Amino acid sequence: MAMRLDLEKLNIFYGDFHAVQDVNLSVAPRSVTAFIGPSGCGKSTVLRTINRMHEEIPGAYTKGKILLDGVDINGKDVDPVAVRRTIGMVFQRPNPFPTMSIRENVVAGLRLQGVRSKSKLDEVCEKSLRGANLWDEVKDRLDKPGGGLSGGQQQRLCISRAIAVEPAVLLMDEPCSALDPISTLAVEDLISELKTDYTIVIVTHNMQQAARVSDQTAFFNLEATGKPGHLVEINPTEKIFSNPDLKETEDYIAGRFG
Ligand SMILES: Nc1ncnc2c1ncn2[C@@H]1O[C@H](COP(=O)(O)OP(=O)(O)OP(=O)(O)O)[C@@H](O)[C@H]1O
Repeated sequence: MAMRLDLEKLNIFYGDFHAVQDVNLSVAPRSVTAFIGPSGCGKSTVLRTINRMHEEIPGAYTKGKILLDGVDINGKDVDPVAVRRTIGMVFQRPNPFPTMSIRENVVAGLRLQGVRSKSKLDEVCEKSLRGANLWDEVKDRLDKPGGGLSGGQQQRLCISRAIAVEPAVLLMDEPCSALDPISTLAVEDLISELKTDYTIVIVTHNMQQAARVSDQTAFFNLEATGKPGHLVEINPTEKIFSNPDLKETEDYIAGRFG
């Protein structure tokens, strides 16, 4: 199920603005990769190209390749909707459908795919909520609205919704930035468990979080405002935080940046 991801000479544009330059990186199946770097260096932009959401912005386009198990996701015959089903995304702010029940939130993607069998939907609902460590907290109120959960529960509900369609890759854009420390730890534990089934890429501003949850870390930077962001260094997380190859990385990690 989990797949390998390769970005090859990826360049990303918003119209005339060259936002990200020449990114080459690989993400192994069943691993967590953290993207770190200062604001505006293009972390979220890279993430959004990986499930073809970037192209939804008028004038936005990419050059280079994004390969999923060797297949170009921007290939001529590839349907962007199929890509988004294979590569799921969890956003910064939990965004459940607030009036929809917890159960319906989880199975929304399956319903869109045309699954009608109640037993199948119930089975996936339970499995996905268990997978997101939320089942015990909500099993007695599956018919209550998703908007009635706490922020941390809502984010785990969104993770349940993302994994219900069994993606190969899970992209997470600062998934804990709106959560309190306890909920953050719950989501971090969950990320560590999910990597046994998924390939995960997470954008985070929190260095400790990158150090706690990821196997490899990619440090992005930009020379100046208006210049494109680029990948400075990618290495095993332990190395990035203890003995990075480049002084630029060390300075950022040590807070001596800018
Ligand atoms: N929709 C857009 N249209 C035009 N430019 C954009 C758009 N979204 C982002 N950008 C620009 O692309 C560059 C990279 O932005 P991006 O949000 O990817 O950075 P980031 O590293 O994720 O930042 P942050 O850590 O603050 O979230 C920035 O200069 C930003 O202003």
